[in-house]
Amino acid sequence: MVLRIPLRRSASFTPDHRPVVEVPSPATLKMEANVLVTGADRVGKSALTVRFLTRRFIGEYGDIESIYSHSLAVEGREILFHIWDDQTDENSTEEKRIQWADGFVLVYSICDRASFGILRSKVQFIKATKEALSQEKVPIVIVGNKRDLHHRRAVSSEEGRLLALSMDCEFYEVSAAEAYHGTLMVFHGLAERIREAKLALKKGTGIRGIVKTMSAVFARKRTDSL
Ligand SMILES: Nc1nc2c(ncn2[C@@H]2O[C@H](COP(=O)(O)OP(=O)(O)OP(=O)(O)O)[C@@H](O)[C@H]2O)c(=O)[nH]1
Repeated sequence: MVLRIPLRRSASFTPDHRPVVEVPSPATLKMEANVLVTGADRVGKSALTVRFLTRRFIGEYGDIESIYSHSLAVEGREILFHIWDDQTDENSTEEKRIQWADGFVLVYSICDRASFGILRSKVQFIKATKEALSQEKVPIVIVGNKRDLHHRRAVSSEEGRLLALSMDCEFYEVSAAEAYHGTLMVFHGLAERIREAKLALKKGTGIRGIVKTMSAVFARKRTDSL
């Protein structure tokens, strides 16, 4: 099943899993945020995405791919998320998907140590790609999913928290299967980080712009006086 929903629409699903598309009123929109949900295979990327979009856990997700949009009020501010549930896609490289995103949800399964093991290099790659675009603050949330399977736990909460702390990321442990609230907190937390990063970028551009203008004025004055 491949669901494709056009950008700038907010999506939810009918009980028989068909997408319902509704357009949010432009007057209420304050911020848009592109989010890439990524991580190893079978960790619950689609489960988290669909939980956030529909509040529901379906169980099996097939080939859900494409970008889904969903608006949410965070602290009185309406945020329109465009969420890319990361799959191998021959039409775009990982680098392109990183460039597109304003924020990242990096998912591992608490029962799968290998899925946790790849995260450090993934964070480093994302940061290096964004730094090449002069973006210093990169909003990243690390999510340990499948918390309900505690009898099969292979990664402790402490390890997840320490990794996030050492990489300047936010950390959550959730169960997409069990509850909506944890998933909601993930997107809330990310939205805050994206807002801060956008503000920092704006301020940086502002200062850089002033410095550029002043340099140009002084350069002109120097050539005039020669
Ligand atoms: N017990 C439990 N199972 C989960 C949870 N989240 C996802 N699953 C199951 O894990 C399997 C993989 O979930 P997906 O959401 O398809 O994972 P994915 O990372 O999108 O998978 P790929 O796109 O195939 O890499 C499915 O059988 C889900 O039902 C969870 O929180 N708890």
